[in-house]
Amino acid sequence: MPDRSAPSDAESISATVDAVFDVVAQSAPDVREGLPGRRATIEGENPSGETQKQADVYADELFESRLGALDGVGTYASEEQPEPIDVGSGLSVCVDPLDGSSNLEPNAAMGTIVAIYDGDLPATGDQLVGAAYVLYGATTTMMAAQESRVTEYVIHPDGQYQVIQEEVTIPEDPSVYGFGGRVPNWVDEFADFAAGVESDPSMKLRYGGAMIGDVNQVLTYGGIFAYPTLETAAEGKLRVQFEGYPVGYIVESAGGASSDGSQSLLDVEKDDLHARTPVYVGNREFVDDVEAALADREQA
Ligand SMILES: O=P(O)(O)OC[C@H]1O[C@](O)(COP(=O)(O)O)[C@@H](O)[C@@H]1O
Ligand SMILES: [Mg+2]
Ligand SMILES: [Mg+2]
Repeated sequence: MPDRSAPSDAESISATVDAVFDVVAQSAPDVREGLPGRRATIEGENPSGETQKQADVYADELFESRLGALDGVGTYASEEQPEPIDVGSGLSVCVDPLDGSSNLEPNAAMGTIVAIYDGDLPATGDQLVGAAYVLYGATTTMMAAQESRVTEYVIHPDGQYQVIQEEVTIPEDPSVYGFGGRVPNWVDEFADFAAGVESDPSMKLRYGGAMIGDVNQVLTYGGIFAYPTLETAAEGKLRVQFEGYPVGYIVESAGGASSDGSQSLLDVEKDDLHARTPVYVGNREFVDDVEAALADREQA
C-alpha cells in the first residue's frame, strides 16, 4: 500500500519551490542592506566575461549559503560562478544574484532572479517548476510564478512579505517598451520593428538598464521588453538558464508571450550553463510582430 503520509513528488516539488521563494524574499532586505559600500569592481570576470562588483559576489554568497541549505535543493548555480555546486539531492536552483548591478553607482533599480528546475543543469525550459524575481526599487517587491500562476508580493525591511496582487496578468492595453543593446548594433529588421513600436502613440519608452526593472514595467503596464539579437552578438546578452528561461516563464504564466526571435524562450535549448539568448517578452501581439519581422531576416 502506498504511504499516504509521504508527500507525492508534485507536493514535495511544490513545497521546495515555496521554500525557495520564502528564502529569496526573506533574504532580499539583507541583499539591500549589503549594497552600500559594495560598489567597487573586483578583479577578474564572471563566466560571461563581465566585470563583477563586490555586491554581485556578496549576493551570490548569501544566496548560495541560504538556498543551498534547503532540504529539497540539490544543486545551486549562479551567473557569477563557472560550475554548478552540488548541495544535496533535489531540485536545481539557478540564480542571477544581482541583475543590473551596473545600476549600483547611479542608484537605479536592480533585481534578483531565481529559476527552479526539476532536472540537472543545464536544464531545459520544460523542466522549470517555478521562477521568481525580486525588484529592488523604491520599495522591494517579488513576482513569483508557479503552476501557471503569478503572485506579486511587497517585502518589508524585516523580511516579512505579503501579497499585493494575486493572479497577475499582463494588461491588454499596452503602453511601455524598453529595448537593450546599442541602437547602431540592432539588425535592420529589429530596428524596423522598434520604429513601429516607437511611432505608436500609445507607447512610451521605459528603459532602465536592469532587465527586472524593465520587465516589471511591462508586467505592470503592458508592452514589450527586448534584449535583441545584435549585429555584434547574435545571441544578445542575456543568459538562458539565469535570465531567459525564468523571465519567459513568469511572463508566459502572466498571460504574455516570450521569444528568442523564432520560438518561445521556454523551447530554447542550449548545452552550456552560461549560454546566451536574445530575449523578447511582453504582450502576445508585440512578440508575434517581432517574430514576423525577424523571420523576414531569415528569408532574406
Ligand atoms: O547595459 P546594457 O547593455 O543596456 O545591458 C543591460 C542589460 O544587462 C543586464 O544588466 C544583464 O544582467 P546582469 O547585470 O545580471 O549581468 C540586464 O539586466 C539588462 O537588461
Ligand atoms: Mg542579469
Ligand atoms: Mg547579475
